[in-house]
Amino acid sequence: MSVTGSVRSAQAPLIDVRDLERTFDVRRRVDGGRRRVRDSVLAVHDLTFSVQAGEMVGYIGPNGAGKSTTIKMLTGILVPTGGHVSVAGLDPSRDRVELARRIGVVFGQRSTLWWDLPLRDSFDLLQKMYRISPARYRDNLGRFVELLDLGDQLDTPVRQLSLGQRMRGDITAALLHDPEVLYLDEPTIGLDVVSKGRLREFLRALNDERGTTLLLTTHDLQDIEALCDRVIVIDHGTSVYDGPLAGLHVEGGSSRTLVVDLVDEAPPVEVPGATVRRVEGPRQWLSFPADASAAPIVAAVAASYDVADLSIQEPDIEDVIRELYSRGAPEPLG
Ligand SMILES: Nc1ncnc2c1ncn2[C@@H]1O[C@H](COP(=O)(O)OP(=O)(O)OP(=O)(O)O)[C@@H](O)[C@H]1O
Repeated sequence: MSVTGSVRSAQAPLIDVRDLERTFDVRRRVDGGRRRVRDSVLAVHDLTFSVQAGEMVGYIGPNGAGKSTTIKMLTGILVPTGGHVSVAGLDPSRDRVELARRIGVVFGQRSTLWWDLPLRDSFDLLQKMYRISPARYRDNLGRFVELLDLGDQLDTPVRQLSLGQRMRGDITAALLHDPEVLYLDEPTIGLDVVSKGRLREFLRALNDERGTTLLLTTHDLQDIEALCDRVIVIDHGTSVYDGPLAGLHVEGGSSRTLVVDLVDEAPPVEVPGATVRRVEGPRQWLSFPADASAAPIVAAVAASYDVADLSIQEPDIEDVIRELYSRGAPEPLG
């Protein structure tokens, strides 16, 4: 049974996904293309997670992992073939129209704006579609246009906008009706460094000021590092990690590196808890687990050797995630 937002308890998650499943029936050619057989693709399965109001969560995974399929089920575009999903207390596929007033969606590679209309006309149409009150519309439009620096583009047809301007237009369009949740799919794809930075700043401010919940799908890990305290990693249709970004290092079995510059060349340093990986003249690279403290290792090195300098290299998050993907979840059955 769906419960309206107003009577949901304060602790109830805004997004609640339990044992979610979606299969697709496909036809496949076999026997060198002579015969076609029906097959079933398990795009999402055994997927469970919840998101509290105000969280900013990164939803990441390799190509074909099931990210878009999940987002489509969260917006009601796709009906699950199993399990449970609710957003703002609503069943997305059944209460799709009502849910549309509570969520905003931005697909980086597809615009929801009207191609031949000036931005302003697209926004005016959205005001009518969502029945946004004139005062709220004026306030929101003024605020987003200022923050996203779109003032000079309001009278330009969407097809003449640059990718970055169009993306800012799409984000404004998705936010005019004050959604509680914003789903962003690859929002910074193709943007230059400055535009990326500006967009990330805007999303942080939106979350700070309005408490908008953000579910962010991206292949750009800097988006995640800049915005999300929590990350859900999906692979082969199911979650393989759900936790803080920092915890990925532990999960991915990654290590940190202590770079030691000795005063003189020496045989490989021997200290408990660290292993020498490389020696070049007086410089040695020692690796130790990412979740261990560097302090005792630094102290042990300094106590036994003449040290000129010490520094610590953090593991590369992209390597860690690559490692997680390569381990992945068990292959789905069927
Ligand atoms: N309409 C469909 N019909 C058949 N198979 C589909 C359909 N949509 C998705 N799939 C399959 O479901 C799986 C998950 O696809 P999905 O698009 O959700 O992945 P994704 O993580 O969003 O990938 P990407 O990062 O490439 O966008 C893939 O194997 C895909 O081929």
